[in-house]
Amino acid sequence: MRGKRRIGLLGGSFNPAHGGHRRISLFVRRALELDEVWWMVSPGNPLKPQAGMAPLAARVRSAMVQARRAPIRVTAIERELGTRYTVDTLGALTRRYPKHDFVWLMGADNLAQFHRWKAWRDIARRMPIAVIARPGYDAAALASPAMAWLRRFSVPLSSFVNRGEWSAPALVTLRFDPDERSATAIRRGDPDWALRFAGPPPRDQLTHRLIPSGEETTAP
Ligand SMILES: Nc1ncnc2c1ncn2[C@@H]1O[C@H](COP(=O)(O)OP(=O)(O)OP(=O)(O)O)[C@@H](O)[C@H]1O
Ligand SMILES: O=C(O)c1ccc[n+]([C@@H]2O[C@H](COP(=O)([O-])O)[C@@H](O)[C@H]2O)c1
Repeated sequence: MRGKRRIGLLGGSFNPAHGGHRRISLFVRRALELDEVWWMVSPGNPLKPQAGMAPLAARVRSAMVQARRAPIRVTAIERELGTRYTVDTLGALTRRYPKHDFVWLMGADNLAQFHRWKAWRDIARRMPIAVIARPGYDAAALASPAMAWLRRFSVPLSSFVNRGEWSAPALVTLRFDPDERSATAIRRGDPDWALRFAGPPPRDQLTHRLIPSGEETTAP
């Protein structure tokens, strides 16, 4: 019997959240038999410019709309933890939630540049990683420096799901109906999208605290 709750962590800018995030999260939840997926809305991706990044509160609100009536929790917990780098966030999260098992989720575009993240091998040692195929990025992900190291830890989906205990490093590759949607395309067609998500500060679904509605895109 499984003792711990199994949580998929999808970190992202969510600038804005879109149907692709929802679709891959529901798919991954079913495929990996997760209890929940947490969308961790980043105060500021260390590798992305601040220009063009909407305020954190608007991005969180867009995520709450996309996550409606789904086993997806939206959180900006990195703001509270004061972390920007994923390796630091995951350390703090696993300490705070010792009764949860986490798997880090990311699209193939992020695997393609994973070797540029701070202490990326330590991220892989901390929790299993599931990579979701993404149109236009799969070849780059396969050929990436991170994949050259990670591929030895590849685990077939069925044995990953059937393991009583998760261990790391472990890499699961998930392939299903490719989803073309991206926040870049949405911003191109609707540069003022964030105006529709103005309003009172939203409540963080993990910490139950209010997320300030001001500019929250501070660099690390
Ligand atoms: N259509 C998709 N297919 C697979 N993975 C996706 C898809 N959209 C987003 N993701 C993944 O979800 C996570 C958060 O994505 P993010 O918020 O950056 O959205 P995005 O559409 O990639 O944004 P942008 O176009 O601004 O880079 C990332 O790991 C990303 O790879
Ligand atoms: O820790 C790092 O060095 C690092 C570098 C780039 C991206 N990340 C994280 O990767 C996640 C996906 O970011 P994004 O902007 O591609 O949606 C998000 O949680 C970021 O904080 C983390």
